[in-house]
Amino acid sequence: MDWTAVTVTTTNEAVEAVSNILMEHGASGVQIDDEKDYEQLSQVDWAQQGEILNVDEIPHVQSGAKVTAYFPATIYVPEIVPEIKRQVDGLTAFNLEVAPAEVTTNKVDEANWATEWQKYYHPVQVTRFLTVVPSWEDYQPQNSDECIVKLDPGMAFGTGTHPTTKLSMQALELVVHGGERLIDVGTGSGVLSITAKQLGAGSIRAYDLDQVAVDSAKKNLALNPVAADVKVAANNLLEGISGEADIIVANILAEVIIPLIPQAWGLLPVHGYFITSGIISEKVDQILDAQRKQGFKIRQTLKMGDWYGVIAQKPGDDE
Ligand SMILES: C[S@@+](CC[C@H](N)C(=O)[O-])C[C@H]1O[C@@H](n2cnc3c(N)ncnc32)[C@H](O)[C@@H]1O
Repeated sequence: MDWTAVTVTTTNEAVEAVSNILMEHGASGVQIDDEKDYEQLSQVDWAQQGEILNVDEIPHVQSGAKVTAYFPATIYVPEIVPEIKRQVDGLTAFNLEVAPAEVTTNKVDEANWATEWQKYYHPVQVTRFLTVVPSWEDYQPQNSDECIVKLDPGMAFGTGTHPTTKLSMQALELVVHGGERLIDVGTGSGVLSITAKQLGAGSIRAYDLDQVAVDSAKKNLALNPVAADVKVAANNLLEGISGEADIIVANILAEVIIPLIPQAWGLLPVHGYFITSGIISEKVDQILDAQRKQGFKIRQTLKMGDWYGVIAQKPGDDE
């Protein structure tokens, strides 16, 4: 999968707000190069430490800070860049100095993305019970109830840092009680399948349109012995898939959820759950309407920033 890096050159004080804007547009990670990180440099003899570094040659030391976000190919970056720029400029209304507020984009080749990302990706506690841990980190659970989802996200979406993944994990925590047959549509890194297994789900089938994601999911499932029996394959949504599932989870863009709704309905038994995430606020009503029209009952909507997750259920005859 191709990645695009979007870099906002701004001031130190605006770093957090700019990071939020980028994450709310679907970035799967944010890298911050802040002038303040380099303040101590002049006091250290870096040549002696085996490093040759000229502080004056680090561009963002003069410019304040650069916030870089990585967007997967599923997000059409040229469309969101003007909106990012508008929102960054709008931060001045909150008395934040943002200038120069330049927004630039760059294609990232796969190898560089993977190594760059490792520097910035650390354990993410998503809920009290679920923590996503990079495969290269030595992390000890903080209590006996904490489940670990080990991931080497590689090129696939699903690091546990994105609101849409977090919402899906929270929704799974609400509906998985043990033994359910589950389908994970758009599995990406496999994060939701591993989560569901940690929560006690039974058999799981995971699908993704992108072969890179399928390969990445397989690697991650192998890192988590609890998920060793999850079946992963390349597939377009649920086309050609048969066999009931008690829970179907899909963290995919709203446009892609629409054709999935009748497919999910067809595979769920009465009382089966359909969890959808990846829904930006402007699209949530459209998704809720389409699900209701299909016959689903909306049991819960979850929200994080501008993103929504929906827990829908196929009702019994008595409803
Ligand atoms: C937002 S990512 C979600 C990844 C992971 N499940 C998570 O929650 O973090 C969406 C995934 O859906 C996949 N996808 C997009 N369109 C698809 C389709 N029509 N059929 C199957 N997978 C699709 C993408 O390749 C991507 O891996």
